[in-house]
Amino acid sequence: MNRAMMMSAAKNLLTRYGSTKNNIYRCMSTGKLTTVDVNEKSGVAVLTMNRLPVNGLNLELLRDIRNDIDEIEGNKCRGLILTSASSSVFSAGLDIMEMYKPNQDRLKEFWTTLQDTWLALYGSSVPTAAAINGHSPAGGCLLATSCEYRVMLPKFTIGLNETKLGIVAPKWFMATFCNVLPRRVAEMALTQGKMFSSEEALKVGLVDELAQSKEEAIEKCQQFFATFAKTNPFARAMTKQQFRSKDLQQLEDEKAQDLEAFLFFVNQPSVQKGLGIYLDSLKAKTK
Ligand SMILES: CCCC/C=C\CC(=O)SCCNC(=O)CCNC(=O)[C@H](O)C(C)(C)COP(=O)(O)OP(=O)(O)OC[C@H]1O[C@@H](n2cnc3c(N)ncnc32)[C@H](O)[C@@H]1OP(=O)(O)O
Repeated sequence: MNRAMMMSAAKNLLTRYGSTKNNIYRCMSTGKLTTVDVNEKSGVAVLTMNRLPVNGLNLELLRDIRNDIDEIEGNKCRGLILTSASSSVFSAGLDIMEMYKPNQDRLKEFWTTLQDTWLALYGSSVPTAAAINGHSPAGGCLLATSCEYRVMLPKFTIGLNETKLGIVAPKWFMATFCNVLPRRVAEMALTQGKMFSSEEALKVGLVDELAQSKEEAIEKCQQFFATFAKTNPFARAMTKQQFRSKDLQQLEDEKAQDLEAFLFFVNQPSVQKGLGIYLDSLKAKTK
C-alpha cells in the first residue's frame, strides 16, 4: 500500500470510527434524526436525538429511536446512553403538531410508534441511562425516566406537565414516573403538572446526579454501567425485566384500548382548542 492509499484508508477509518482523546467511537447507525456512536472500548452506545431545535417527538424521530434501540439490543452493546444534540433541550416531548388537527391514519401510527418505543426502551435488556443536557418536559421526561439512571445538567427543567396543557398522561407514563419517584411525590407532581428544576429533581430523586457538562454527564452514565461489571448480564437483564414486567405487560395487554382512548381524547373539540391555544402561546414566545 502506498502512502496515498494509506492516508485514504486512515481517513475512511476516521470518518467511520471518529477518534477522541481516549477512545475510538464507531458510528453504528445514523437514522435521519438520530445518531448512534458506540465506544469500542466500553461497548457503550450513545444515542443522540438530533431533531433541532427542540427534539419534538414526531413519528419519524420516534421511529428512528425505536430502530436504534433494536439495533443496540441486537449488537449486544454494554449500555445505552440517551442524549440530545441540542445544548438547551433534551426533548420538548411529543410534537404537538402530530396531535393538532391531525391526519387520523398518521395519528394512529404516531401513537403506536410511541407505545412501541416505550416498550423497547423501558423493557430493554441493555443497561440504559439518560444524559439530560437540556429541558425535558412531558414526553422528554418519559424517555428519561424510562432509563435506569439519569444525569442532568444544572438550570434546566424536567417533569410531566400534561395537566397544564389540559391533557392526561396515560397510565404507562404515570407508571414510569412512579418507578422513579415516591408515590406521593409522583401524585402531587402529576396533578400539578410540576416542572422540577435540575436541583429540585435531584432532591426528590427524579434524577440521580448532576453534571456540569454533557461530557461529564456521559462519563457519569458510563460509571453507572460500570457498577454492573461484576454482575451476570443475563441475570441483570432478567431482574430488570421482572421488576418492570407489570408495567410492560399492562401496556402490552391494553395497547388497542390505549390507542382508542388516545384517539378519542385528542379528537375532542375542547382538547383541539386547548392544543391550539398552547401552540400559539409557544410561538408567541419567539416573536
Ligand atoms: C392524551 C395525550 C397524552 C400525551 C402525553 C404527552 C404529551 C406531550 O409530550 S405534549 C408536549 C409537551 N411539551 C411541552 O409542553 C414543552 C413545550 N415547549 C417548551 O416549553 C419550550 O419549547 C422548551 C422549554 C422545550 C424549549 O424552549 P426554547 O429553547 O426557548 O424553544 P422555543 O420555545 O422557542 O421553541 C422553539 C420552536 O419549537 C416549537 N415547539 C416547542 N415545543 C414544541 C412541542 N412540544 N411540539 C411542537 N412544537 C414545539 C416552538 O413553538 C417553537 O416554534 P417556532 O416558533 O415555530 O420556532
